[in-house]
Amino acid sequence: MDMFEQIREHEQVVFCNDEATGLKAIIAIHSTRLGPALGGCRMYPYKSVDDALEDVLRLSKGMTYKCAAADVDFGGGKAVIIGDPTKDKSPELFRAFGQFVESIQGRFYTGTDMGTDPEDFVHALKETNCIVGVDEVYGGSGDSSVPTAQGVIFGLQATSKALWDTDDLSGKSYAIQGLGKVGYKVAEYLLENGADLYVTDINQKAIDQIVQKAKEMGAGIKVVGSEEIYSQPADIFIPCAMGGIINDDTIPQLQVKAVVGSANNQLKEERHGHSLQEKGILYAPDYIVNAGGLIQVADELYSPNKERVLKKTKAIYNSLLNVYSHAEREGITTMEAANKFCENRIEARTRRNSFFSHMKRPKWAVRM
Ligand SMILES: NC(=O)C1=CN([C@@H]2O[C@H](COP(=O)(O)OP(=O)(O)OC[C@H]3O[C@@H](n4cnc5c(N)ncnc54)[C@H](O)[C@@H]3O)[C@@H](O)[C@H]2O)C=CC1
Ligand SMILES: O=C(O)CCC(=O)C(=O)O
Repeated sequence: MDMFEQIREHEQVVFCNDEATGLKAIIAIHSTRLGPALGGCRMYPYKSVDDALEDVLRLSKGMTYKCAAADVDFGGGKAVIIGDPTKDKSPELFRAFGQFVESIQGRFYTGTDMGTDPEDFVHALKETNCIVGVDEVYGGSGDSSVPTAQGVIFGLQATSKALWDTDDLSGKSYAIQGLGKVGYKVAEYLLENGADLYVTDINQKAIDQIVQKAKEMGAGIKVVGSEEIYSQPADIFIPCAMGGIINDDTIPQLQVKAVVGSANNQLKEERHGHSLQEKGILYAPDYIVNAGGLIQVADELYSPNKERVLKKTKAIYNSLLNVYSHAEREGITTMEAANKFCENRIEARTRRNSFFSHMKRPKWAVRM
């Protein structure tokens, strides 16, 4: 496909190559209509550059919607590093990445995502200030997976309210895919709150950790294989690993009543939202549920305040209930309802920005 055709919805795509450190990264800026682009950096051993490009384009577009839904004045962007996070990381590689981010001159801010940790970005921070989500001791707001996991829990409560008229998550069973930074925290919360779990991860260490935790608490947990997670007789499926996992192969296997998780881009294609609806499975649009991390890092760029972050993260509960009722009223999928809401908000915000604003005057024209 023609490259410009492929990136036609995006403002800018930057390929970053540094032979000395082995860095191969792509930064995609989908939209800066609401503000500078903001989105984490994923590290993954993509099979091809095409796969990496497709992922970063989809992820960055999702960030535009996520920013609009969470009502933060940032745009959509994302970065991917092609490499194995268990083998290919080095301080130099992240410093080189930081230099590339700096070269974009403030149009793109980034931090952790799947395969990267706050510590990685301490190296990048030596080269650019456009880094978010590092520990407080380095001037950041701390691990953004904490509010992301909180947001998933608010999303589970809202979904439980819609399905069973209660916020109480106890006494139900949940199938969790991925026990990393977000998935583990959600799993731990559910175990502590009297739920039964089916879990899977490709990392044995992550499994051992949650099984040990469940044992200590005498809670119910069953470990299943990567492919078996879809067919477990749980009440809710919680995807917290890769995207594209709701697809033609997995939908027929699902026995759950709802899908609520942190993974970005869970629906392989938009039509899979319809397939879930036809099967009577309630789908919580991913970018609404997993906005907690974004809310924290966006707040960090003003003046960080944990209470404000929690308040905005809590709003995920009502946003989701609104999306569910809007979708039901209009006879559309929950993803269509969420997209419509975000597109309207972006239009409204942009219209507002066309009014005269003192800030929009060129610096030289402002009388000091
Ligand atoms: N960390 C954050 O604050 C946010 C994360 N997300 C999304 O949530 C998802 C999880 O993110 P993190 O927990 O930060 O990533 P992570 O890298 O810490 O954890 C992902 C886990 O999934 C496992 N995994 C990978 N492939 C798997 C497979 N096929 N089957 C089962 N397990 C598999 C990994 O071994 C790892 O334990 C990603 O899609 C990410 O983009 C979205 C918003 C914010
Ligand atoms: O968590 C972050 O550091 C930024 C937000 C993000 O990338 C995401 O929500 O996917």
